[in-house]
Amino acid sequence: MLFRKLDVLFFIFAFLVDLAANSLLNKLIRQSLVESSHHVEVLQKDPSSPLYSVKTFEELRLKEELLKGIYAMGFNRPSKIQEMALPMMLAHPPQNLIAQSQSGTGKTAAFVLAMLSRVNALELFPQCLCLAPTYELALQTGRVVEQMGKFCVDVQVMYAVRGNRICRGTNITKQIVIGTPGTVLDWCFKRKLIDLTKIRVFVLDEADVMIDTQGFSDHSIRIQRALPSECQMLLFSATFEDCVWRFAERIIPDPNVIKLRKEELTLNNIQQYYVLCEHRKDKYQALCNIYGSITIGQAIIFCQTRQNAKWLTMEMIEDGHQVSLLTGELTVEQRASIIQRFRDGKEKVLITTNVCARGIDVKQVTIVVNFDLPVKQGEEPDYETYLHRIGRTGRFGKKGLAFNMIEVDKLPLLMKIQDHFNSIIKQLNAEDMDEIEMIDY
Ligand SMILES: Nc1ncnc2c1ncn2[C@@H]1O[C@H](COP(=O)(O)OP(=O)(O)OP(=O)(O)O)[C@@H](O)[C@H]1O
Repeated sequence: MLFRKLDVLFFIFAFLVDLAANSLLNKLIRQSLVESSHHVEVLQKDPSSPLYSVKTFEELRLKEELLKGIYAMGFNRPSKIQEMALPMMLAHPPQNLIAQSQSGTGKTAAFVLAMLSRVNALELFPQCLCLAPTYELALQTGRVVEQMGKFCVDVQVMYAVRGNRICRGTNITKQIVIGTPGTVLDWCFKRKLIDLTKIRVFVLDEADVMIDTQGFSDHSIRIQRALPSECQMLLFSATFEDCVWRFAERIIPDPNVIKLRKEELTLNNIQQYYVLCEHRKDKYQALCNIYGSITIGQAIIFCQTRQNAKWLTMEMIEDGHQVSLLTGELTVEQRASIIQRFRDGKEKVLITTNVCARGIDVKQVTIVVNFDLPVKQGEEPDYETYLHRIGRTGRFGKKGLAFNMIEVDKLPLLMKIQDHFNSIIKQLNAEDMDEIEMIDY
């Protein structure tokens, strides 16, 4: 009998402890949610923040169904780039625009709004064309169109990406086409599925790579040249090297320009660190120490080669971590499934190459690791890729951490990156767990 009573008491006690733990957990979760949305609101009122704006979406004179779509996505106010770019993009007659704004500040949302505003739902042929450098990014942008345009009945999106096979002679009735340059070129010129003379809005996302990288640029420029003179051309990126900017201004007739100053390129909400390491194994150990000491939302780890990415994946799996690997050699189906699983939080860590450096928007990513620094041929730092990679965290004002694993002989490259952006990359001792745990984010 006494045992029975003790059992019951123990059960009640365990239940209460459980309740208390749950309630504390819930409190913490709610608190961090409230804090982060409050934080964004504060940033949107701070004139020096890229999220600042004086206007509301109503004042931007958007169509009613678009306003509903925006509010359904949880957007309250436009960001700076949205506030500045939208009046130019929606003006009559249409105006061309080359625009730069930091990673994760709402460029995609801005040009998607422009496409959705210009489309005529009653005309059943492609009217807006958006080019993106990767399959993943094209799909992601298409999803934003679908979400934001959910109240624009009869407006539909078509994906011109590898793997989406459609027969010659098919009549494409969808009004917005999002694709990668190779497939779009094929659909326009070889298979004659898209009539470029009917395109009203042409968007080049990640415009600097699209006009400057071998392979992309031949295709993108050929498509751009075949567009009618009245077609509105919109170029967006977080980075534009000077020479690329000059080239863009030459190929785009009479453009409006929104350009950042160099000191505005990096975001204060992303704290950057580096860890000095001897060799690859050492980098891996440092990574494990950081991983073990910091509560990670989700993390993206960048390697410079597929080989390194594979090696790291094997090491982490052998040590019992649940990670996924995304590189360009996978089939499109595999790539789509991996990125979806990561978005759904099924894997906490994504190991990848530069294929995911740009544009990918997964809000829960709190940490970016450069397992290898991005370099150009000739062992120069690839400044633009560095900025895009770290911009996978700290989306729309959230806090983020970026860690660089640096072999001693690569330290000068990191210092060049630091000088280039005039930002602070602090050294971290990855063996000092206390130091790691003290990072405030
Ligand atoms: N006005 C807004 N209010 C709240 N959230 C927004 C707003 N605009 C965009 N967002 C959200 O912020 C995140 C980043 O936006 P988006 O992907 O458009 O940024 P980006 O500038 O295109 O980034 P990148 O340079 O990486 O391509 C997305 O999750 C998006 O839904």
